Amino acid sequence: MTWEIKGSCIEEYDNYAPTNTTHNHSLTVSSITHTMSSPKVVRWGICATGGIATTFTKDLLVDPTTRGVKHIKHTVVAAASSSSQSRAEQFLKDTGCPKDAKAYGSYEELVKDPNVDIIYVATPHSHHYQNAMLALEAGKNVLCEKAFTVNAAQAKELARKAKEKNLFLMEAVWTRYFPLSVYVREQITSGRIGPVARVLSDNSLAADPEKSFSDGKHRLVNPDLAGGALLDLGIYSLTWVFQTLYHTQPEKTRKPPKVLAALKQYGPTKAADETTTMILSFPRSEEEGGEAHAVATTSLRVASFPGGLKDVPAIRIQGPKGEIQVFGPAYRPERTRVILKDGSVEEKDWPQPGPGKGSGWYNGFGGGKNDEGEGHGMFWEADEAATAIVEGRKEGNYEGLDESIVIMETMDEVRRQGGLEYPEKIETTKFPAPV
Ligand SMILES: NC(=O)C1=CN([C@@H]2O[C@H](COP(=O)(O)OP(=O)(O)OC[C@H]3O[C@@H](n4cnc5c(N)ncnc54)[C@H](OP(=O)(O)O)[C@@H]3O)[C@@H](O)[C@H]2O)C=CC1
Ligand SMILES: O=C1OC[C@@H](O)[C@H](O)[C@H]1O
Repeated sequence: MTWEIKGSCIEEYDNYAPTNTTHNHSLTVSSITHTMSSPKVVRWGICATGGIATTFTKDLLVDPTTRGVKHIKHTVVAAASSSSQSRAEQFLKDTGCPKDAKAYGSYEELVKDPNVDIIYVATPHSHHYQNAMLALEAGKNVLCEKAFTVNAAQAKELARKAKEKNLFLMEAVWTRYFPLSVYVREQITSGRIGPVARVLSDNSLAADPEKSFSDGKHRLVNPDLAGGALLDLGIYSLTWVFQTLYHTQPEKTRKPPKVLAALKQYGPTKAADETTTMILSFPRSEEEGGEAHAVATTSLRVASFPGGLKDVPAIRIQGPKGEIQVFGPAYRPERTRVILKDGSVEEKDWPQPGPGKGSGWYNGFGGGKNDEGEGHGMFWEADEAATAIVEGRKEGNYEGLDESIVIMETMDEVRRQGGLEYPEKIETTKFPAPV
C-alpha cells in the first residue's frame, strides 16, 4: 500500500451532495491531497458500550465510499466495558465488529492495547475528563463525546496533556462535520446574507422527565452524571451559535461572547437544569458588521418540534441580506432554507448517506430509533478524526480545542449565573479523581 501526502489542495466528498439542488458541492476536508493505491485504515477502540457507542460504532463500519470518502477506512479493533468483559463481547457482536476485535472488561486494558490508533470516549459527560485523560496518558489519540468535559478547567487540562504528548484530541460534536453545516458556514463566509447580526437557536426535547427519569438516576437528570439540559442538549444550541458567529470569523479576531443566562433547576433533583436560555453578545469591529447577538435555548420540558412537527426552523441565522434557516433537530438537521432580501428562496434536503434510509436517530432516552445499517451521520466526525491522524494534525478542522474551551467557559458562566454546581468529584481536575 502506498500513502502519499502532497503539498496543497483539497479532498472532495465527490459522491455526496444534497438533494433538490443544482448546487455544485465540494467539501474541503483537508489541506493536502491524498494519492493512494488503497485507503489508509484507522483502528478504533471504543470506550463504553451504551447507546451512543452503539450508534457511533455502527456508523464507523458503514463503507466510507457510500459517502464519497476514499482516502480512509475505519475498523474497530477493540471495545471496553467498565461493567464486564462479556458486555464488551456482546457489544462487539451487536454492532457487527470484526470477529478478531478484542473485548476488555476495563478501560485501563483498552488504552494499553498497542493495536488501537484512536479511542472514542462514549461515557456520560461526568466521566469524559477521567476517561480521556486515561487514554492520553497512555499515548492514545482521542475523540471524546460532547459535552467535552464538565467545565472549562478540565477541557484546558485535556488540551494541555494532548499537546504535551503530541496526540490528536477532538470533541465529538458530530453536527459540525455534516455537509449541511459546512454548507451553512460557506453561505456565511461567502457573504451571502451579509455579516451575521443575530442567531436564534433551540435544541429542546419534551422528555417528560418525571415519567421518563422517575428515579433520578438517568444521566439527563442525575447530578453525579453532570445531568441537565445545558450540557446534554444546550451544547447543540451553542454549537450553532458558535459555528456561525465565532468559527466563521478569522481566528485572530474571534472574541468570546458576553453572556446573560436564565437557568431553571429541575425540581426533583435541584442539581440539574430543566430549561436554560442564554443571550450572547459577540464583540465585532464595525468592518465585521459590529456587535452580533444570539439567543440559545434548551429544555427537557418543552420541545423544539411539538408532536414531531419539523416545519419550524430550529436555527435562524440572520443578516442584512437574508436569513438561513435550519430544520430538524439542532443535533441532526436535514433541511436548509435560504431566504434572500430579493424574495428568492432556496431549499435543500440533506439526507444522511449510507445503505439504509437514514431516517431514524438515537435520542438518548429510549425514543427515536437506530435502524439496522442506516447512516446516522456520526461517520463525518469519525472521517475528520481519522483524516487528521493520517495527516498528522492534532485537532479537528471545524472545532479546535480553543473553541471547545471557549464553549465550556460559556457554559461555566451560564451555570455560575444560574447557580448550578455539580459534585466536586466530577468537577475536579485531579487525575485520577480522589475516591
Ligand atoms: N452525539 C450524539 O448524538 C449523542 C451523544 N451522547 C453523549 O454520549 C455520552 C453517553 O451517552 P449515552 O450513550 O446516551 O449514555 P448511556 O447511558 O447509554 O451509556 C453510557 C455508557 O458509559 C459507561 N459508563 C461508565 N461509567 C458510567 C457511569 N458511572 N454511569 C453510567 N454509565 C457509565 C457505560 O458503559 P460500560 O458499562 O460498558 O462501561 C454506559 O453504558 C454522553 O456524554 C452524551 O452527551 C449521547 C447521545 C447522543
Ligand atoms: O447528543 C445528544 O443528541 C441527541 C439527544 O437526544 C441526546 O440526549 C444527546 O445526548
